[in-house]
Amino acid sequence: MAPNVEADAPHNSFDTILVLDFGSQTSHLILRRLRSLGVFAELLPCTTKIADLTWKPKGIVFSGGPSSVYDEGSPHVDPAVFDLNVPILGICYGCQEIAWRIDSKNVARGEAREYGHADVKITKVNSNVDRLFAGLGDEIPVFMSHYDKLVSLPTGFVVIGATTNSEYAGIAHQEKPIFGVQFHPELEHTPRGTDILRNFSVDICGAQPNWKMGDFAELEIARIRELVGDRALVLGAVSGGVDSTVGAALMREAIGDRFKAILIDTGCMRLNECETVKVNLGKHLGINLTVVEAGELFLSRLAGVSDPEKKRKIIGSTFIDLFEEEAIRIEKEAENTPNSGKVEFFLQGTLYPDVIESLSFRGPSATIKTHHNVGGLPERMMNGQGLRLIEPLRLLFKDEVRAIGRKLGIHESLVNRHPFPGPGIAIRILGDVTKERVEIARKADHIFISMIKEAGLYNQISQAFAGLDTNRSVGVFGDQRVWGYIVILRAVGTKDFMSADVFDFDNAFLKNVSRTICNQVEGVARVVYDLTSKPPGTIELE
Ligand SMILES: Nc1ncnc2c1ncn2[C@@H]1O[C@H](COP(=O)(O)OP(=O)(O)OP(=O)(O)O)[C@@H](O)[C@H]1O
Ligand SMILES: O=c1[nH]c(=O)c2[nH+]cn([C@@H]3O[C@H](COP(=O)(O)O)[C@@H](O)[C@H]3O)c2[nH]1
Ligand SMILES: NC(=O)CC[C@H](N)C(=O)O
Ligand SMILES: [Mg+2]
Repeated sequence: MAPNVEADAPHNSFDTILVLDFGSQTSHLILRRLRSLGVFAELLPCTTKIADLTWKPKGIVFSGGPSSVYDEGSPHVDPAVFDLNVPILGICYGCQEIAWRIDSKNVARGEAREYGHADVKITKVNSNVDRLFAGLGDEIPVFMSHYDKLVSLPTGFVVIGATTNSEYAGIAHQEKPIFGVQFHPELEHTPRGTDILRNFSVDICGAQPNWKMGDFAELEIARIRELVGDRALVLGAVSGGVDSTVGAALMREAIGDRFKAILIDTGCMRLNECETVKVNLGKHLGINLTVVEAGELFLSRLAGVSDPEKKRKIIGSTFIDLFEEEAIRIEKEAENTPNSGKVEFFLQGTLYPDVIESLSFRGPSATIKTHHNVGGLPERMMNGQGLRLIEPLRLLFKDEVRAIGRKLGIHESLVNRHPFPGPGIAIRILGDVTKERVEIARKADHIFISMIKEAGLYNQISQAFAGLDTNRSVGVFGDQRVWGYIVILRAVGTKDFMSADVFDFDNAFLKNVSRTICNQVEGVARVVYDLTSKPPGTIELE
């Protein structure tokens, strides 16, 4: 369990909206929109027992979800939420849940699926119920994603919006502040959606929109100080990626040199990665990063392994072995110094999407790939050595982490870096990993990324890299036959890395990259650009 000093939790300092999650793909967007308005929001599973809440939300949103309210076994809220006497907004499934609770006959399967654009005609009632759509005019474009619908108006409610397919696209209780919308205000394709969420959270719930990133960093630093106390040492796995860098900056600010940052050189890092990260963390953050040279170890354990899941497992467990050794080394080194103490905590860069994954109400989902995740790491370490996790970013999204990074004065070049997976180049080589292959992929990657930067495209792309297909292809170089590997270029745009679009380069640019790689990287006979979006592809090659 992540430590949580409840007394300092943000919901005690900021008015907070509780989002009860019914498993929609877009539940987290409700939080993002609210937070972008300055209203703090937290997400809990829809099955949360209200009696277990240690804090009182200013209002509650029921999210959408894939189930049908009338099906046996589908999720339902604890009826006690209605006794909290705070405003409630139901979205899609959430709206159907409100109607179904009043009478199960209120919801049924519609005649037509309704996915995509619809126009909601707003009905003015001239009472409090108009507050949800206040300022939006007579009609708004919205995004729908449903099959089930309200087939009758729940007792006590009035209609505040309708579409051709959904007569009850917006409903409101006549006396109590309970609202429901069939469409999704959290989606970009509902352009006035944020206004609706502001009307709900600020005007109807009365939440103060005073949540600020800066405050979060300060509160978090104070929380870490209190938690760690004045003796314990903290071990941190720091990759130089955004998450661990921001986490490290917070730790450093909180406890100074008692924070021990470790970077493992897996032998599968980007070109000059370890050196650059060490210099940057020292220069910009005053962090003395220890680089553990382990390339040989990783490569020897990976020898002959081409199965992607096996590669990930080997890499994950090698990380564990090395961190265990480091914890022991650090304690030994600190003996007889003013910083002597036990390594009691382990810093991890967990973000809110990871937390949501494990909290939210979802059916079992298929394992697409086992992210090497240092999350699995402390289990054994904790049992063996009593290490506890510290996850300062566990309530934040990536763009919020970047904002905090900027706030903490972390250099733009660190804050805006494309993510790089823990297993590194090893999962960008299709086939077994050898030193020679890593070298080739690394050089090609460096050329690609450098050219992207020179062309001013780096910040328009969410993630780019060059990987290697170890099948070989024939080429003709200066009248000589070559039989070389195939470099796969990949570049995608995405907000949350859950889905992604292929980046549209100019053809001339790609041809130039291809020519440069073929000319400069020995062993490559061909360069291709991957045109697969996610889904069906994943961002990494394995
Ligand atoms: N080579 C490494 N050495 C030490 N820790 C690592 C290494 N690679 C990954 N980690 C740890 O694994 C965590 C998860 O990696 P992940 O790539 O998701 O995050 P990140 O590297 O901090 O940020 P980014 O997503 O921008 O790459 C990191 O936060 C870091 O704690
Ligand atoms: O730290 C990590 N350990 C991993 O094992 C791992 N696998 C994928 N990724 C990163 O996650 C994002 C989504 O990647 P996929 O579409 O390939 O699943 C992309 O940003 C990937 O780089 C990883 N990060
Ligand atoms: N997006 C949703 O919440 C869908 C709710 C419900 N499953 C429907 O099809 O209407
Ligand atoms: Mg990384």
